[in-house]
Amino acid sequence: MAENPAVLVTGASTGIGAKYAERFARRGHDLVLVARNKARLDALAVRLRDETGVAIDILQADLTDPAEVAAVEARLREDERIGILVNNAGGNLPGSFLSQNTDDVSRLIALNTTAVARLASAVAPRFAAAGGGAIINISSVVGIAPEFGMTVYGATKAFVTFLSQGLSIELGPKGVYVQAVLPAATRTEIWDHSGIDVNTLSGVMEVDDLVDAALLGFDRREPITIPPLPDAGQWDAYQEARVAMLPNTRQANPAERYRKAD
Ligand SMILES: NC(=O)C1=CN([C@@H]2O[C@H](COP(=O)(O)OP(=O)(O)OC[C@H]3O[C@@H](n4cnc5c(N)ncnc54)[C@H](OP(=O)(O)O)[C@@H]3O)[C@@H](O)[C@H]2O)C=CC1
Ligand SMILES: CC(=O)[C@H](N)C(=O)O
Repeated sequence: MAENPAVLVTGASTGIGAKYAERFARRGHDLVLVARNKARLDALAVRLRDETGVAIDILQADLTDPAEVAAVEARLREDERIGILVNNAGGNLPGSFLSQNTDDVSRLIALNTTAVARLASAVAPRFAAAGGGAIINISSVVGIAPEFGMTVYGATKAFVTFLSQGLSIELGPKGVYVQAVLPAATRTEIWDHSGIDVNTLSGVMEVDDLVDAALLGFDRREPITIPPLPDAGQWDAYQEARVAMLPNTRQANPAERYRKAD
């Protein structure tokens, strides 16, 4: 694995993905930029080539389309220069579960979960064989908060966090670093597609601050990075409570409260 490998960023046409592309370009990494909007990708590539001199390829793909996601998978499998995958592309839906259209729900799940897992699956064997490489998965704090009322979106992000934690356990010993990033509200266009005016929210992070913090976590090889969380000990306590419960789930008999009263 090269010391400064190429980085493939999904959802690079705007928002968090575009900022990752910029930051990695400034670190001297060549890029492969993936999204649907080719005009935006072209404009970003022209600017970053000009400003940094790195080589940039563009892969136009709708990651909800199986044939188009397969083309990105092939690139990840075959292009040995790529040593970092940023699984960032994602979306949200406006409204409550009852108001959301079933096909839209299915498309959101395809983008936020299936594509993320497929791309990780495509690249992981090559990374593991090389004993290096990194996968950055952009999750969300909404994935631990069913109370926030974004049920399908949050469920997809719970998947991304779990996938990342599991991959970290499986691939870490093979030299592959896996990071889940859990932003909270960050000022990007996603809010326009979520039916929420971001200007009505408090505590909104700017995208530069979010990505710079996430990259500090990356440099420190954190498995989970939650840029807005002031006390990292709260996440650690949450994980410790979960892990402490696990041995108790292995029982031959149902718990006392589920036994029929005679
Ligand atoms: N902003 C926030 O508050 C938070 C965001 N996140 C997560 O961060 C990630 C990036 O979101 P953010 O930058 O905010 O959102 P934006 O809406 O600004 O950007 C989303 C990116 O994903 C791409 N994308 C969307 N649909 C598809 C598709 N079908 N195929 C390929 N690419 C697609 C878009 O490009 P194009 O339209 O050109 O295809 C765009 O580049 C997401 O996973 C999101 O869930 C997590 C927590 C908070
Ligand atoms: C709900 C959202 O759209 C937001 N991206 C978030 O994850 O907080």
